[in-house]
Amino acid sequence: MTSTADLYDQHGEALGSCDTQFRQYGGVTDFRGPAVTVSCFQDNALLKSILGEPGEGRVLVVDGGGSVHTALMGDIIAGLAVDNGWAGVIINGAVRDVAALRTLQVGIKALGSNPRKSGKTGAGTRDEPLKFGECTFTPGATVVSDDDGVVVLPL
Ligand SMILES: O=C([O-])CC(=O)C(=O)O
Repeated sequence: MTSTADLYDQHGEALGSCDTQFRQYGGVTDFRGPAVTVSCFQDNALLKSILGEPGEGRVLVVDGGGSVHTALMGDIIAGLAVDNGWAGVIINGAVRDVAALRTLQVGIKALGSNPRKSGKTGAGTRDEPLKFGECTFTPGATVVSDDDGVVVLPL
């Protein structure tokens, strides 16, 4: 896979590069795919239902508002991502079950971890552009993630 740094050198500022400092939690550190977006604050029912759909190599980008008060994904939901063929999940929020996440063959980035679970009401919105870390994640745009960061290719 072409690295995010090489992509930056190819595209310059036409490339979106996310300033948010994510940690790697998944068993796959380099991943890419078209973005699917969801915004949900301390509630993960919507995110769980999306990861229950066929992933087809896509990357789910989750804007949890930067909250690390509750975990938006643990090993069960991440297991859905693996089983359904998602390339990765990028969470502007927290995860839990960190030791188990490392064993899963999927990319997972998040801000941090918290054992506290999220609400299950289904609150949130999907398939809308997200903006965090001074980067816009447009649904369908290709997201590339590695140890250096997360970038979004120009559409
Ligand atoms: O139930 C939850 O909120 C998430 C979770 O722990 C899991 O995915 O395993």
